[in-house]
Amino acid sequence: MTLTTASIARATAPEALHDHNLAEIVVPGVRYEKRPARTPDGEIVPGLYNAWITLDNPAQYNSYTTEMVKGVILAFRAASNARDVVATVFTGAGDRAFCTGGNTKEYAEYYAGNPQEYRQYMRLFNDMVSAILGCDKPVVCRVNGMRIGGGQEIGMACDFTIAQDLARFGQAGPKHGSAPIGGATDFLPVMVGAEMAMVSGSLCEPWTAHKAYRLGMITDIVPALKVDGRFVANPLVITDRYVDEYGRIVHGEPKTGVELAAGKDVLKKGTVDLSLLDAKIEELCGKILLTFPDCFTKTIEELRKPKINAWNANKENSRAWLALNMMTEARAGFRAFNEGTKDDREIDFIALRQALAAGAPWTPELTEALLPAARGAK
Ligand SMILES: CC(C)(COP(=O)(O)OP(=O)(O)OC[C@H]1O[C@@H](n2cnc3c(N)ncnc32)[C@H](O)[C@@H]1OP(=O)(O)O)[C@@H](O)C(=O)NCCC(=O)NCCSC(=O)C1=CCCCC1=O
Repeated sequence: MTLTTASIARATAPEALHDHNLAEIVVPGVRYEKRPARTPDGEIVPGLYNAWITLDNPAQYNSYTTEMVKGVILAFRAASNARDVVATVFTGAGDRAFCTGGNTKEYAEYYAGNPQEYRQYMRLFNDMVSAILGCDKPVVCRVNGMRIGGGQEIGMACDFTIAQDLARFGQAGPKHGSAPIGGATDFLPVMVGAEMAMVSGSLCEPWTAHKAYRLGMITDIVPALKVDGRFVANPLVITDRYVDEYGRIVHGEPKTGVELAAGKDVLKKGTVDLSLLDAKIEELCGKILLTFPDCFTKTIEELRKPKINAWNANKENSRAWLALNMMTEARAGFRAFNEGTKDDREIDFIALRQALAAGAPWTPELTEALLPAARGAK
């Protein structure tokens, strides 16, 4: 009889395999599916898969609710344990957002003013980030749209990121009442250097996909806008020149003025098509397939260490600080976003700074006075 790897496996593998998962993943808002693995030539590989984990809350830009955080943890454990899974793809539903972080409605209506509840939530959030960083399979973030706030944090916890080029990347916390200490302050300096980490982490001005790519935050980008049947680069972003007349880098910066207006016209004419994104994801997973599994895993475990070490050093303190912050700035900021209108959903930062400069404590009245509803009543 000819010995093949398949016949050897049949003869030597245990008759029944143990299930190492903690629980079934039955959580609305999180999809877990195994899709056939493919070779770099696109051939389906029998018996091998990539695990796709999809945040499925597009009406709220795939922000994660408490229940969804639990689902993501279980999904990463499932992908990690699945013997037949080569790589994990982490993505969001639709083409608008990968994820815009914690669910601001839940933050404003449940957690605001309730630090002990938020502390429990943050245990789950921390476990979600750790589950990504500890996944036994390489994790590829498929950025189908904007990656903001905690969405950017769980995205940066992944090993690779491929983005469609209409996506934007950045933090929201310092504008909405939080600090990006759910991973961003740990990962950003490692990924883009201290100076650019400072800019991205603190100012809440999202970077374009081209800029994130240029600065080494993400692995690759693909065009997603199709105009008259042809893919074009994000028309809102400068991609046709590298420097301005003074030698400053402008590639990847948002267009302004007349150029921006023209870009918006192109955007309106086009449709979003994520087929190139999917092809790139399959290409990367195909490259991973053609490696030794244990050597690959050991390599990524070592390369994750700068991120993991920073994360582990800070995550418990961050959790405690964020819980207490739900009594003060988060309480005001997330309520302002939740209760305000699209044009007016931030607190009055100057009034807050002035009140604090005068020594005012954080009373419930101060919170109310900072909210959009109080405008005009000052
Ligand atoms: C800048 C935005 C991401 C996008 O703005 P814009 O393009 O103008 O779209 P919107 O009209 O605002 O959004 C479309 C609808 O989605 C809803 N939405 C968006 N994000 C969230 C969210 N995070 N939670 C709930 N709902 C969301 C939005 O309300 C719209 O709904 P509607 O019914 O009006 O159509 C902008 O949306 C934005 O800034 N979003 C909030 C970003 C944010 O603050 N995220 C939380 C950051 S903090 C965080 O994530 C943390 C993680 C763990 C550690 C601690 C922590 O703080």
